[in-house]
Amino acid sequence: MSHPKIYVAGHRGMVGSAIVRQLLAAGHPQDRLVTRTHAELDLTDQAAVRAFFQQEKPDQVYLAAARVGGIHANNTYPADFIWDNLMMEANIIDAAFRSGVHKLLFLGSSCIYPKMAPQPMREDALLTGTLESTNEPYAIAKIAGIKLCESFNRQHGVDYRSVMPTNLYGPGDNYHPENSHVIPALLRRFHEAKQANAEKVVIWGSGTPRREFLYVDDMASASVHVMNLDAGTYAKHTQPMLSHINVGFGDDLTILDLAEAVAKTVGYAGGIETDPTKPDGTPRKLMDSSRLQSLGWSAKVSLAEGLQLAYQDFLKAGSAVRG
Ligand SMILES: NC(=O)C1=CN([C@@H]2O[C@H](COP(=O)(O)OP(=O)(O)OC[C@H]3O[C@@H](n4cnc5c(N)ncnc54)[C@H](OP(=O)(O)O)[C@@H]3O)[C@@H](O)[C@H]2O)C=CC1
Ligand SMILES: C[C@H]1O[C@H](OP(=O)(O)OP(=O)(O)OC[C@H]2O[C@@H](n3cnc4c(=O)[nH]c(N)nc43)[C@H](O)[C@@H]2O)[C@@H](O)[C@@H](O)C1=O
Repeated sequence: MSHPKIYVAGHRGMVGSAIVRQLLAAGHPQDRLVTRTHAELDLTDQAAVRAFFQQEKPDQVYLAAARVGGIHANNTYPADFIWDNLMMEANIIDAAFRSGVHKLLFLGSSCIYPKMAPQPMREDALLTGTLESTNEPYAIAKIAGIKLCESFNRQHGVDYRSVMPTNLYGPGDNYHPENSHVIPALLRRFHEAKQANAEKVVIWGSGTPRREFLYVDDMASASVHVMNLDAGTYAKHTQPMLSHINVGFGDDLTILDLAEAVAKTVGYAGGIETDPTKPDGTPRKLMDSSRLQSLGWSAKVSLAEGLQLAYQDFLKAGSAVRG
């Protein structure tokens, strides 16, 4: 059987590049992969996206392109986070359907769930309460992405699936000092503190929120696993209007404990102080990933191992590190 022609949207991003690695490692031929950089194809441009899909006509799409950032970026650029992500997902899902794509995987986020959802958060907690304010625009866009997939499935009989990643980290992450997520931000900050022999490192917020972290290659393997499930199996474990699947690691820790773990990984021995003037965001967002586990997938890379791998990648990238 010939390999499907696969388009990975966002292939140079942390998750997109991990999905490409995963597909190639599984034997998918390079010439059956379609990619476009942001400069080559702005996914917020509907006409350009439609023309691309008509030209390439992929069989499958991994939708890993998005405007992505941590709590500060989400809180600072809400218009960019809602508009860019709504446009990208709407353009890709619409153009995929118009060009005959039957299978697509949309990547959402754990922040789609209510701020105070019962923990661990099950898929059916969606739309049962108010969202965390610091990333509500982004979360609304992600919820819309799930509903776009479900609506095209119901009306047109396509098979567009959604996975909800927890907080991710690993090779190819964004290390921007302000706009990044917590793990890349702290890897960089502790590294620079060690280099400067600094007495202390300040982390944002109270340090008391809890977060779950999944290594990006685990996320990529979960994405390929869900894409490759036969339609009957996928349908048996989801509902037409509750079709998304959580992808978590399975446990969480406080941001302060995370900071200690990052300091140990980097080899920084100075002090750690909190900055309560910075936002904590949601107090906890541990996901219930039992739906995915019943579909035969679970995470493999521990936080300790993942932090080592991420730090090695940061060191290897040197000045070429993103952000
Ligand atoms: N990182 C995390 O902790 C989490 C991520 N996710 C989701 O996983 C997916 C991948 O995230 P991640 O890999 O971390 O993000 P990255 O920022 O690493 O990658 C996003 C990719 O999308 C591309 N992109 C952004 N805007 C456009 C545009 N207008 N046109 C074309 N390409 C564009 C970027 O290209 P360029 O950089 O050149 O602009 C980049 O290659 C996203 O859907 C994200 O919401 C969900 C939960 C957690
Ligand atoms: C991934 C998912 O979830 C994201 O939300 P978040 O989990 O709150 O994102 P975060 O990683 O930026 O923060 C996690 C915690 O960590 C604390 N914290 C300490 N010190 C730093 C620090 O230096 N940088 C950052 N970013 N956070 C810090 C920070 O105060 C917060 O309490 C969405 O943005 C959205 O992207 C989304 O989809």
